[in-house]
Amino acid sequence: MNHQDAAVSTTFGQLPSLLLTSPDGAQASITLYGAHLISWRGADGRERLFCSAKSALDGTKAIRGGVPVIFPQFAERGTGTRHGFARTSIWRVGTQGLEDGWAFAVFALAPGDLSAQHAQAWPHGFELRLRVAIRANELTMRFEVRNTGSEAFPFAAALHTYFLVDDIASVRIDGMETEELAITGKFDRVYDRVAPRQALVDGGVVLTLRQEGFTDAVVWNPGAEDAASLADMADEEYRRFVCIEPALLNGPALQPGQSWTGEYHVS
Ligand SMILES: O=P(O)(O)OC[C@H]1O[C@@H](O)[C@H](O)[C@@H](O)[C@@H]1O
Repeated sequence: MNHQDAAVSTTFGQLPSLLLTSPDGAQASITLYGAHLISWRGADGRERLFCSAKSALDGTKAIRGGVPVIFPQFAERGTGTRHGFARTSIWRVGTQGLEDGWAFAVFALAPGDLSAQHAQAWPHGFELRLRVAIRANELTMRFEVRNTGSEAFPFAAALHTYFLVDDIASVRIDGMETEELAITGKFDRVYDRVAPRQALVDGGVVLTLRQEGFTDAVVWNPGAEDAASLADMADEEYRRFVCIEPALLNGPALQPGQSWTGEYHVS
């Protein structure tokens, strides 16, 4: 396989995207809209990410599934766009190819890529980079925020990962709380200062989750009640995913010329 085969331009729904394929057969699709990892199959062929059958895939609305990139605001913790503008902006594709058996691609976003409305609402000099890499049954995402302006800015960031599960009722999460965590109904909890390693147990399937730089985490499932009110989610789909989101929610302001990096490793 040469470098060109490792990353192929294609479409996902109606969205321009990149299809990554590693030499050992792992695959990932990332839409330029949001630099949104929307599908990840390990070399074993198993899809790890949930995407709603009712999700918009035309750039009119944030994608319901995969890994939305949350920046510069988490949820409604601020006066800006809910969960920030990164998930609904069109990113540029940077370097891509193969490295030590990993297929990777880097995506970038800067003020010049934003809609006039977003650029006006968040008038800071910044550059975001998201590097997605896959190999075997492993995924690494590295998210970097750089302050290219002349004033410090505060920000929040998260990788809002929708893990595909067999049945939410049998999911267990280790490492988030002192006791093993089970999800029984609507669940929306923010964990400040989490242990950097967790496990997602879904029946016989176990995923190891490791975060660096991201000090916090969020676990979310809408349950039957809230799923019914989400226009872009079918009523029963809440059973098929859990969101485990490495996050930086209360980080210090980023000084001019400085950068912050968060990583998420799933295997
Ligand atoms: O519907 P959105 O904007 O994608 O948000 C989904 C959920 O995202 C989670 O991260 C939040 O903790 C929830 O409160 C929120 O409902």
